[in-house]
Amino acid sequence: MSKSPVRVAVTGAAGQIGYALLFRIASGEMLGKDQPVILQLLEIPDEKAQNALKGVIMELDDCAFPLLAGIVATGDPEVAFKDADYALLVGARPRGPGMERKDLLSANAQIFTAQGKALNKVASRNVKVLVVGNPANTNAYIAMKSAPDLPAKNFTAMLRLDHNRAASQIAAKLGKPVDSIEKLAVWGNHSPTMYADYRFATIGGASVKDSINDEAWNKDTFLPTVGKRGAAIIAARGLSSAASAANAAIDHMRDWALGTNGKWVTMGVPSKGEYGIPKDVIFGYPVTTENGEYKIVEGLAIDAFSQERIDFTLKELLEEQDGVKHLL
Ligand SMILES: NC(=O)C1=CN([C@@H]2O[C@H](COP(=O)(O)OP(=O)(O)OC[C@H]3O[C@@H](n4cnc5c(N)ncnc54)[C@H](O)[C@@H]3O)[C@@H](O)[C@H]2O)C=CC1
Ligand SMILES: O=C([O-])CC(=O)C(=O)O
Repeated sequence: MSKSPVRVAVTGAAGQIGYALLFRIASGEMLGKDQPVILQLLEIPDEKAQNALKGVIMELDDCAFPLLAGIVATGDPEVAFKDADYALLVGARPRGPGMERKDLLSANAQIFTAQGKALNKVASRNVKVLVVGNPANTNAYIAMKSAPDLPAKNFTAMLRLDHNRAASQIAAKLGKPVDSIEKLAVWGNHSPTMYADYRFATIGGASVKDSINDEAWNKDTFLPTVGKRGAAIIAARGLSSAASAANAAIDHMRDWALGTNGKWVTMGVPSKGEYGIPKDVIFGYPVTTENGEYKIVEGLAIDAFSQERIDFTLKELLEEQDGVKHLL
């Protein structure tokens, strides 16, 4: 029997990431080739943005996607999030050259208070929320705190782009296929302080750490390359990453909805105290997923270097949280 459609809300739908994302959701790459979707698209209620959104919708129509069961376009979050099963919160200002993502907090934080409240009011009680807009972890924290009637575990932030970047660097270093990597983890904030950790990782079954066997490369090349990749793309393109960000959003939601079969992926999720991270901090953790639920991989040994990196990224997240406490 064919499945009934699910409602997928996407904010910032006429932006760069939106343009790289919507067509893939509508073609079934996110939720499966047998899952019809209704897209509920939010843009700011200004003529230019709404017009641009109309153009994107014309293109969606012109694809004649068999799985696209309906499209709603709106400037009102309560319309966009009505009964939403999935919500991808992309709409926010991107950074330009010379900025850090946390510099966007003052411009973007209020968006996530308003959208958290709207989700709280009208979304499905099981809505799965992914925050992409930067700074993603703290914006997810704001949305979660603004939606007290929804389970905290439904709010996640995107660290999958860091995870995919780390996997790609490791595969290139070792000259092996990227999909042969297992057990990679990225801890903490989606910022240059994130800690991409390959101590447990394997590639084609062999230990990545032993195969690389170069601590200086880890510290001086790998971590800075992954951490500063967003800035490198802005420097090269003049615009922040969009297709790779959309791809990571698809990966994050697909894995959350459909399961990873035991494979580790990275999600930014509210801590319940795992690895000493204070409750409710939205922290990048290695997780596995099954039946629509994620589970943090627990019991991993944390050595002195790793603890130092985890403490450093946590400190930044706590500072960001402190900077938005007046909004909550
Ligand atoms: N977490 C991650 O790994 C990544 C996050 N990002 C972030 O994603 C966000 C979006 O990036 P782009 O698509 O490149 O930006 P963009 O500027 O091309 O598009 C953003 C869109 O959001 C809309 N928007 C702004 N406020 C809104 C609101 N309150 N409600 C609905 N729509 C709203 C704008 O009108 C615009 O069309 C940025 O904050 C960027 O920094 C980008 C790459 C990776
Ligand atoms: O760097 C940026 O501002 C956009 C982003 O989050 C990324 O590419 O990781």
